[in-house]
Amino acid sequence: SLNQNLCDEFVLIDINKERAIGEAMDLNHGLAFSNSSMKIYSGEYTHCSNADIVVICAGAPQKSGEKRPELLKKNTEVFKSIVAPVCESGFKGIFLVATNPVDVMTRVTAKISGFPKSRVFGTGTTLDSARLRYLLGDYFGINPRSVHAYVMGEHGDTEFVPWSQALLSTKLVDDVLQDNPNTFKKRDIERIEAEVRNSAYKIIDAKGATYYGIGMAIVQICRAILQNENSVLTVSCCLNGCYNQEKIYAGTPAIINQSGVKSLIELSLTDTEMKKLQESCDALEDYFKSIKM
Ligand SMILES: NC(=O)C1=CN([C@@H]2O[C@H](COP(=O)(O)OP(=O)(O)OC[C@H]3O[C@@H](n4cnc5c(N)ncnc54)[C@H](O)[C@@H]3O)[C@@H](O)[C@H]2O)C=CC1
Ligand SMILES: CC(=O)C(=O)O
Repeated sequence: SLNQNLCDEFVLIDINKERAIGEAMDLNHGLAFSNSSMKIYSGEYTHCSNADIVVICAGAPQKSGEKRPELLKKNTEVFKSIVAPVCESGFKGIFLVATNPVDVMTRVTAKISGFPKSRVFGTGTTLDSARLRYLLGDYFGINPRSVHAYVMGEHGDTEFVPWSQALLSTKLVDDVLQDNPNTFKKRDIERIEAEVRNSAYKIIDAKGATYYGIGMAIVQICRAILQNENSVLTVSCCLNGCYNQEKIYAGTPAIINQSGVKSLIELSLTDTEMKKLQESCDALEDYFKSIKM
């Protein structure tokens, strides 16, 4: 955020006030090296009153080997203590959720806040789609920015890649495989999909937590909002009738601008991909039903 001069005011709020003060100090010390004149400080929920965006990334992180849904009960309690005071501050902006399990925590935020669906969404599979584009770019020798491919569904174990929609430039990945059978193999593509799904586990095993990818994903989403970009990102938002789903929040390509989720781009999924999405949505519904609110 600081390096990319994203906003003019950045308030850090944490139950651990010392940590928020320390983080704000540390960030401020980088200002002289940036092209930013951001005001950065630690604060209270009352500071959210005129904010454009509240990013919630507070709560328990995964431990090595832990699955995201195992955080659900703890983080629902954390969210009860955050979303209500933010709303009481008079906040009328957009909630962006990163805390895991992100799809369910986003639905929890929508429920507690009562905000319109367009103004509550999560990072969803934005990070997974970036991981996919990086790995496909590396495999095919193409800049990730020219790889157009998404991860959809839960940000977690039931996520999937709709390969029928994956493109290198404007050529389908499936056609690239078919045209170059000696160079590129379907089994490598399947390995890449599994690698994306398991990336967080690997990074957490190696260094305890993931920081940079998610940080850049959040900045990208916030920029799409603040600069009214109409960018398409696979955020977690209410599917709202798309793909025969009503109340589920899951990663799906959506157009993001200053109003939040402007609309969803409903892809023409194959029957197999629709089945995978259904399975992911069923798992998310079960997680949501398992919590007491
Ligand atoms: N959606 C995604 O792609 C990603 C999600 N995450 C998730 O983000 C969350 C945070 O992860 P980390 O930053 O690594 O954890 P962390 O432990 O470094 O930071 C969490 C912070 O939340 C604060 N906190 C806890 N309870 C609170 C409360 N009731 N009110 C206010 N603040 C509270 C803690 O004091 C701590 O400073 C986890 O749920 C993690 O799984 C992390 C990386 C990627
Ligand atoms: C921690 C997490 O959810 C991720 O890096 O994907």
